[in-house]
Amino acid sequence: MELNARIYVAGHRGMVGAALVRRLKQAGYFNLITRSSQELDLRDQGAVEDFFSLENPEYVLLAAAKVGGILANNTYRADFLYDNLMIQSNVLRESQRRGVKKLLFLGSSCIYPKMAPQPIKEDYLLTGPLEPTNEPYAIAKIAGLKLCEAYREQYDCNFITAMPTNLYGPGDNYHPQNSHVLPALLRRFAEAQALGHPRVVVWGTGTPRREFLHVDDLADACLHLMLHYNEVAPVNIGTGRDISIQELAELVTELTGYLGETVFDFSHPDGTPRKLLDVSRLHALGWQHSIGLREGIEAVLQSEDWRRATSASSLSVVA
Ligand SMILES: NC(=O)C1=CN([C@@H]2O[C@H](COP(=O)(O)OP(=O)(O)OC[C@H]3O[C@@H](n4cnc5c(N)ncnc54)[C@H](OP(=O)(O)O)[C@@H]3O)[C@@H](O)[C@H]2O)C=CC1
Ligand SMILES: C[C@H]1O[C@H](OP(=O)(O)OP(=O)(O)OC[C@H]2O[C@@H](n3cnc4c(=O)[nH]c(N)nc43)[C@H](O)[C@@H]2O)[C@@H](O)[C@@H](O)C1=O
Repeated sequence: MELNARIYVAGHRGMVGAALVRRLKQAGYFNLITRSSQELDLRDQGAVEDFFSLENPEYVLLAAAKVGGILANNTYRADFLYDNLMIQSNVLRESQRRGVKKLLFLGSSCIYPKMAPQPIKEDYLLTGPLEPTNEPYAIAKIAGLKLCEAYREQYDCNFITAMPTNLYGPGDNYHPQNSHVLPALLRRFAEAQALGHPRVVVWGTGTPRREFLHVDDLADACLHLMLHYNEVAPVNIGTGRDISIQELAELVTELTGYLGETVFDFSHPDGTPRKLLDVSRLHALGWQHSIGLREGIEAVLQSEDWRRATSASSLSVVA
């Protein structure tokens, strides 16, 4: 990928897309093509055709998607399936038709079976039933992965696929209901600390285990794959370490300085009991993460982004 290559980063206003833009610029790439969803709705096939014909990107990083935590996935089931199928189908088809040199598709660790052996190898795909709370999203992501595979087989397209674990970092979504667990807990515990709330509620039993990767590490791994990987097989992207939701709540309690009680609300679903990725394929390609979880959360809490994201709420008290 030459430094003057025309690179389309789809979803550049999102957490991952923004991190990809930062990383690419840092590496010296300057010909980046971006559009917000208002400027270009990727669900609209005609609009995507016009955009590709106008911009003619040589490389595509597909980080545009309908994304959310366990509750959003379970509530907006049709939107998670439809939007993601449309976005990825339009972008992949047009990338094939326009002769894009290489494309990176981002899936998710939720594509693997709910009860997959741990750590989860890429080969465990389609070996068992999915977790029901995010089945529509997972089905869309599996379809995206398979479409990349099929374009490679039929048309010789260099489309590669990466399966990131749960991510966090600058640009995260701090919505109280629709976000993922880490931003949700950061917000709830910081708010409780600032306002002197005696109790914080954490959803589920606290026993599920999750792996968390800083989005700057993810962006670095994506660039590494764009430069060094050209195979059909998906590549897991993670740290290879996990933590229970209870342990995560304890860490967030400590880092936000919250002094009250934590209670678990068993009426919320736990989702997948454990999602720890096997990252040996990624390590064999010469990449390892560099930002630890404690260090990554501390950086978030000290960032301008956290201050901005929380300044519109009562959290401004602690900003
Ligand atoms: N966050 C996580 O924990 C994980 C994320 N991933 C994957 O990484 C990718 C990016 O996720 P993340 O950055 O967290 O998500 P965000 O919600 O932060 O960003 C999603 C981006 O997609 C764009 N988008 C959504 N719908 C459309 C549309 N109809 N047309 C055009 N653009 C659209 C949005 O554009 P705009 O802002 O302009 O509206 C937004 O910039 C996704 O593929 C996701 O599945 C994988 C594993 C974990
Ligand atoms: C990235 C990944 O993200 C989603 O899967 P998930 O890993 O289950 O995501 P989550 O971060 O929302 O929850 C993790 C765990 O944490 C518990 N939990 C506690 N308290 C809160 C809380 O306040 N908010 C949330 N969201 N979860 C909470 C929650 O009950 C669950 O046990 C999928 O959308 C999937 O599609 C996907 O790709």
